[in-house]
Amino acid sequence: MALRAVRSLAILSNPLRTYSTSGPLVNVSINEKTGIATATLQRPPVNSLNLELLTELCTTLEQLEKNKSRGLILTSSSNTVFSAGLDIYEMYKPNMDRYKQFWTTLQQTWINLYGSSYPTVAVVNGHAPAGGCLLALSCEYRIMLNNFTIGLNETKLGMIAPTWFAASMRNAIGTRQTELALITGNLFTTDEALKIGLVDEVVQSKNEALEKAGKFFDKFKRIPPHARTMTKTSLRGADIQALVKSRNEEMNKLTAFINDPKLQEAIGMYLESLKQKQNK
Ligand SMILES: CCCC/C=C/CC(=O)SCCNC(=O)CCNC(=O)[C@H](O)C(C)(C)COP(=O)(O)OP(=O)(O)OC[C@H]1O[C@@H](n2cnc3c(N)ncnc32)[C@H](O)[C@@H]1OP(=O)(O)O
Repeated sequence: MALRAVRSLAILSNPLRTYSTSGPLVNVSINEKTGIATATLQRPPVNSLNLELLTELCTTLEQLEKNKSRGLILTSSSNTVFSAGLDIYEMYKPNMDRYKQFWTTLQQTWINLYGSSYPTVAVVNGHAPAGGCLLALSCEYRIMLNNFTIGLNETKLGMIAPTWFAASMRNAIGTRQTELALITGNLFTTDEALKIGLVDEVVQSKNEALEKAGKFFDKFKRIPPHARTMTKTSLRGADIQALVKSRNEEMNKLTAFINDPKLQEAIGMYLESLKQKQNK
């Protein structure tokens, strides 16, 4: 795995080549004509975000930044799930060293994606609960296929969405809608999500989504990149700085929280309910 990762990075760091690198969990291809990268999450069955997937995604984002990428489309190799959010097994009876690494990598992935200097589009081609919704919200533009659900449903699991999850949603749909969405843990249908501005466009197919994504990137052809980036930073920078300042404190609080026997019981029951669903 280490060898493959090194190969991917070597290819990514040569800006003149046609890129197509396949990490085991994130496939990255770069369109030679447009310079736009497509990162496809490929961890079946549901792209749940475990330490390995997050590490690969985080590294990909760092490389794109370093190589002054023209833009990123984030999508999924599944036809039904964009991402099921955090891998619940990372939070269930966790090994604390791994858990700390997992959470630190999640924080850094968000910082890299939410604060990227290049434009970002999420092609949400399946369900996007919790951490899946966070990834989509971290992009600048969301194009979602019909008949799926999206939202921050943490309260339904007995958990609390961290402040930076909430900030990402608040910046997209406003404080009132965010409060309602978070306290109820609501998962919105695609049409509901469009109505409240949680997604920007609804489409019928992934091809249509990719076409619309291209149109979004076209908007920046005549805009000086530094003006674009500085504007984005002026809108998102404070929330990113808030996490940078509090990341250790958050880690300490979460360490206590995750070891609460009541929470562990709730997570165990939730995992069981997911399995039961399959047996129906
Ligand atoms: C400490 C504070 C942190 C607070 C922040 C939390 C953020 C999070 O992201 S928590 C994770 C929340 N995620 C969810 O609630 C999603 C749960 N999953 C689903 O609702 C569905 O799986 C789906 C709608 C995404 C897809 O449904 P589908 O019918 O296609 O697949 P399933 O049969 O339900 O699942 C297949 C398989 O995958 C396992 N699985 C599903 N989600 C997760 C997950 N998030 N982590 C780990 N594993 C997951 C599911 O149990 C099935 O496994 P088995 O085949 O072994 O039964």
